[in-house]
Amino acid sequence: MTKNKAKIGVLLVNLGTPDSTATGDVRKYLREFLMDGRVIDFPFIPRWMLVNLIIAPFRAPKSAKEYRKLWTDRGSPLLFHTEDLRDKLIPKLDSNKYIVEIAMRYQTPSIENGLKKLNQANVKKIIVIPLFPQYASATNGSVADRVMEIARTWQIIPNITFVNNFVEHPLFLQAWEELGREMMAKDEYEMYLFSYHGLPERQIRKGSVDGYCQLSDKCCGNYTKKNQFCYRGQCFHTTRLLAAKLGLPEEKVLTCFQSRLGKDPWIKPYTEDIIKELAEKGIKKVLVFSPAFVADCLETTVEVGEEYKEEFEELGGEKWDLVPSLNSSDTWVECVKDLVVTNS
Ligand SMILES: C=CC1=C(C)c2cc3[nH]c(cc4nc(cc5[nH]c(cc1n2)c(C)c5CCC(=O)O)C(CCC(=O)O)=C4C)c(C)c3C=C
Ligand SMILES: [Fe+2]
Ligand SMILES: [Fe+2]
Repeated sequence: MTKNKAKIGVLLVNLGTPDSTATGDVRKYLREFLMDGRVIDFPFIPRWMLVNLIIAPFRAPKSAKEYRKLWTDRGSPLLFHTEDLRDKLIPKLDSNKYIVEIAMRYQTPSIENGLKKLNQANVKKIIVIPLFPQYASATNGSVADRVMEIARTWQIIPNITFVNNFVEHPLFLQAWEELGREMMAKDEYEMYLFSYHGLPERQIRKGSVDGYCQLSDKCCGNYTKKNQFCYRGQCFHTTRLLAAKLGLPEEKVLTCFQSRLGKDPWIKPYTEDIIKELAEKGIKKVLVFSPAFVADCLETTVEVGEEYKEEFEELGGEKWDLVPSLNSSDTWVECVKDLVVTNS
């Protein structure tokens, strides 16, 4: 490749995080995030009322307290791990061929800025990699929406490719396997929990092809052409693939969904309910994977690593360990490199 040739732009996008733990910044973040019609999929006026009159005022101070538990000298883990991932990825790619930027769907650094930098570099193609292993309208769909909202204002729109999901990518699975094995070498566990971010059931039904997905074991329990984009189906599929790689017996593996917001039904089983069931059965030692996230964040470190742990221990559990996220592990960096190269 000669130096005059146009490059390929790569945009790695994660969810986003507040700029600081100040309640005002957390409120600003929650407002932007939850006013996204793909996240709270209500019509504008009810969504506006819910977010601005209920969630933002009441949740922001509580969330800010949680973010203070998470924050480090480098700020939010979600952001600095994404920066580290970029910094480890760049030297692995041909600098004459690729230019890499990171962005957050909400707050900073913005998708708008990332795309602006790629556009100014006159790239011939943009590969957008939403850093969400399983497809959901609320995440990958929203990233695609925002990218297109910006690109449609350009006179020239280069080729744009979106990575839809990467649950089956061998290096994604290997990266989790390595982290899991490291934990399993230190201790023995009676149960292995795979806790994914939840979603309102309604959002799964909206994406269901020919009404195929009824949120039952029959549909989400199998991964087929019909439910290839079903988030719940992809989560169960991820668990099956990881459990097989780790050699875990079926009866010791559970999939569950965390972080329910509001009163509407979210996809089940809820992690909170599973914790109670495990305690009732006298299970004492649990290892938890959170493979809907590729970086440590509020949902993993605080919710799973602290709050669920406390609940489990209060109910008589003795050991609740969380497998750290992929962050910028070598195998995960190789996985992202491969996603770039195979989509080029
Ligand atoms: C209706 C609300 C929400 C939907 C739908 C939703 C989907 C969803 N989110 C993630 C990943 C992350 N979410 C995070 C935080 C977070 N999520 C919601 C709500 C919904 N998420 C809220 C209100 C919050 C903020 C924290 C809180 O107040 O509880 C994070 C952590 C960000 C961080 O800064 O650390 C991630 C990551 C996925 C993958 C997903 C759909 C599959
Ligand atoms: Fe979320
Ligand atoms: Fe399904």
